[in-house]
Order: sequence, then C-alpha cells, then structure tokens
Amino acid sequence: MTAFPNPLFVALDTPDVAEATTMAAKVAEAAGGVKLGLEFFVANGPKGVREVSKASDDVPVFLDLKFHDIPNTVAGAIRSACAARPAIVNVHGAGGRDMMKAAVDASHDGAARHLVTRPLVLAVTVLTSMDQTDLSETGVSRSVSDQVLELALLARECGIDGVVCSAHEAAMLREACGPNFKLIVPGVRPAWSATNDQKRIMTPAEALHAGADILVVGRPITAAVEPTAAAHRVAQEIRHAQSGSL
Ligand SMILES: O=C(O)c1cc(=O)[nH]c(=O)n1[C@@H]1O[C@H](COP(=O)(O)O)[C@@H](O)[C@H]1O
Repeated sequence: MTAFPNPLFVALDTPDVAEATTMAAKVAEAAGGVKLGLEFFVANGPKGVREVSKASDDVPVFLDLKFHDIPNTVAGAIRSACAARPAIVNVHGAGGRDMMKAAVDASHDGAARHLVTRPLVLAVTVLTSMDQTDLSETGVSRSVSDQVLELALLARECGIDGVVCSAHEAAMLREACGPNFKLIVPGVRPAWSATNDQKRIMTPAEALHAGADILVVGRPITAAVEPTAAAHRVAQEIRHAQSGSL
C-alpha cells in the first residue's frame, strides 16, 4: 500500500491552474502532497490535475471529488479519474455497500486501463463541517461518532482503504479498524489559525496523536499572508508531534 512519509496534504481550493501550481510550489518543501477538489476539477479536469502535479515533481495528489451516486456511475467516475494519476480518490460512505465495492473494483480497472498505480479509495464519513445538529437535520438520529464508526466499518468490509473523518473520531477508528486502515483528517486547525466553516477541529499535533495518517490543511496555509512560512510552521508542529516533543 502507498505510504505517505510526510502526512501534510495542502488543500488547493481554487479554480485556477496557475494559482494552484504557484501555491503547490510554495508549499512543496513542507508538504507531502496536495489535495485538489471539486472547485478545481470542475474548472480544469484531469489535464489540470496533471499540470499541477507535474509542475511540482509529480507531487502526490489527493483528488477529492467525493463521488456519491449509483454504483455503475461511481465506478465509471473512478475509472475516468485514474487518468489524472491521483494517489488518493474518495467517495461518500453514505452511498452504501454496493457503491463502495464498485468503487474499489473500478480503482483496479482504472489503474490497469490508464497504466497507473491504483489510487487509494477512501470513504467520507461525516463531513468535518457538520456537528450533531447538522447530522440530525439530515435524518440521522444517532450520534456523530456512532455514524462515523458505522460507515467506517462498512467501508472496511467493502475493501475501502480508509476514511475521511475528523480528528475527534480518529482514536476510536484506529482502535476499531486496525493499524492499516488509513485515517485522513481534514478540519485541522493550528492554534494560531481561524476556524472558518469547520466545526469538528483539532490541531495538527492533536490529530496525529489521535492516530491520523494524513492531515488535510487548506486555508490556514493558503490564505495566510506567507503561505510558505505557514506550511513550514505546520510541518514543524507535525515533526514535533512525531518525535514526541509535543
Ligand atoms: O474530503 C475532504 O477532503 C473533506 C472532508 C471533510 O469532511 N471536510 C473537509 O474539509 N474536507 C476537505 O478538506 C479541505 C479543508 O480545507 P480547509 O478548511 O481550508 O483547511 C477542503 O478542501 C474540504 O473540501
């Protein structure tokens, strides 16, 4: 399975290839990868993704398109996404068993068809922008952590490589899903940054201690006055947490 020695992935949420490429270069030394999502992909497609990655020495890309559709459609989308050579792709766990199994199968097909390494397929559990009230309003009456656990266990049964969750659920999932199940954690906020629209947040050090494999950090770095300095500051916090000095 692909290993990510540097767990910091910087979210480049922009519709602009030049801006994404410039930001990727600014954070290249500090980050282990970048995340490109819907705002970027809808504007630029797989070619734009390749452009950004190639400009930064084939930096690993988490292609965050959060597919949620019937199994056949999601499978086709995953096969097509492989053309962009992502290291990681994702689907919504709430899409269910058949959809998640189809996504995993399609990641093998797509990788073979495009002659690329198979991307890890992750399942999004409960978005980090949602709290208990938001979840209840969607008709789910169980607690956020119970819902995250249920979806993660289902995802693991389907052969999914890991989940996107908040750091608040990371320790529970590490215990329930074992050491090889990837835990990708957005909603990471250093003590010095703004919360924005995120609700279930933790600092980089707290998230790593809770068991996160990858930390997705966007605006605290990309909206900083000095993005390079901000990325290095987060990377330093990560190194301190990894060495046990934080
Ligand atoms: O799948 C994701 O990456 C994701 C899942 C989730 O639950 N919460 C979440 O914030 N994200 C993404 O992670 C990034 C977080 O960005 P910042 O809030 O700017 O750090 C955004 O690009 C979101 O789309």
